[in-house]
Amino acid sequence: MGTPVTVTVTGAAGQIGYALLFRIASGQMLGPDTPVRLRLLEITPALKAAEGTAMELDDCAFPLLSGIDITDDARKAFDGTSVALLVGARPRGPGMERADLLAANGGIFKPQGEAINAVAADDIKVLVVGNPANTNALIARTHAPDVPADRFTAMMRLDHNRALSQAAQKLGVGVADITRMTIWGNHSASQYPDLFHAQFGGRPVAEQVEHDWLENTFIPTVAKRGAAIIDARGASSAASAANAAIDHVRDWVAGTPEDDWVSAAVVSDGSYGVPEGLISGFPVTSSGGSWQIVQNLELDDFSRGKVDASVAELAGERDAIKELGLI
Ligand SMILES: NC(=O)c1ccc[n+]([C@@H]2O[C@H](COP(=O)([O-])OP(=O)(O)OC[C@H]3O[C@@H](n4cnc5c(N)ncnc54)[C@H](O)[C@@H]3O)[C@@H](O)[C@H]2O)c1
Ligand SMILES: O=C(O)C[C@H](O)C(=O)O
Repeated sequence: MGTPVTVTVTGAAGQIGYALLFRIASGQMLGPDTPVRLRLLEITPALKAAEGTAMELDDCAFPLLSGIDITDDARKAFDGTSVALLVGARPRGPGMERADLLAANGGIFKPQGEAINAVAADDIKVLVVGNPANTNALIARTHAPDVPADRFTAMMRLDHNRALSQAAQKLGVGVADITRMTIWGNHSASQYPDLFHAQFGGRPVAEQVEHDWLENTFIPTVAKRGAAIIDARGASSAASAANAAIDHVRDWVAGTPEDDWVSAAVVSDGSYGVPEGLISGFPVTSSGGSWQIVQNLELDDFSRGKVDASVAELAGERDAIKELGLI
């Protein structure tokens, strides 16, 4: 067994936290040979609930779990941390405008970025799950200038997994038979799940389904799945979101398979015309603990229009947080 890796989960007493922590502690994220030390960050009124979750983690007697700390202080939570899962965020309340939501989240992600900058381990990897995930990641990243930009990511993997399932069900094949799926842009209803580069049997999925289904059923089903889950469950996706977070970090650390890629929101280097610095969904591979954007994919007019629309939304969110003085 190696030395324990410190993993910080914010919003640990929430519903995604509850679905996530047990899987991290059991080794499903960092592998069966890596002990973990968990740090749970919560707001003060939720500390008691976080303690309850920690009691249950103890009661699982996970051999890989070397300790749990609970705190409402970001500096303590990120001290020496190597993996930070930023789940806790301010949900949109009744009558709340977009600017109010961004401002409320700025109040969370700015100090967390500063704390990561000040006290996290040199190999820190950050995944932002809390919505609006891409823009929250941009806020945190801006306030962590000493951390390499490529360590800040936001989650597109739930959308990616949703797209795999919808495409596999349409073709009547297993999800593992679909490769090279991409979710471009923002984790929002404007996202673009791309079947032109996704493959089944060595051919683009788009060639194997009707265009009408792709445009009018597949894309809206994937893009609005979060809202459909909220409508059905009365609460936003939790276990599937936690599962996607595990997939994202596992692939980041362990690498992606040969000849395949996944979707993650990473800091744009200008690839595919996405303005530099925006944290956008891209096709990515991982090796040696870092993501690379897959290059040289052709985007036809249909795909180009969809990518541009979602990226324009991200640019609008960036402009809004700039106006609020958050970046
Ligand atoms: N990116 C994705 O694919 C995706 C998918 C599902 C949900 N989400 C988002 O994830 C977030 C969490 O969802 P949930 O269902 O677990 O919500 P939840 O309300 O059950 O839990 C959120 C937790 O965050 C805590 N929190 C709030 N502010 C905090 C702060 N400053 N520091 C630490 N903790 C804080 C709250 O006390 C709460 O316990 C939401 O923003 C949700 O929209 C994202
Ligand atoms: O919390 C939400 O608004 C939805 C969530 O981002 C999801 O995709 O399930």
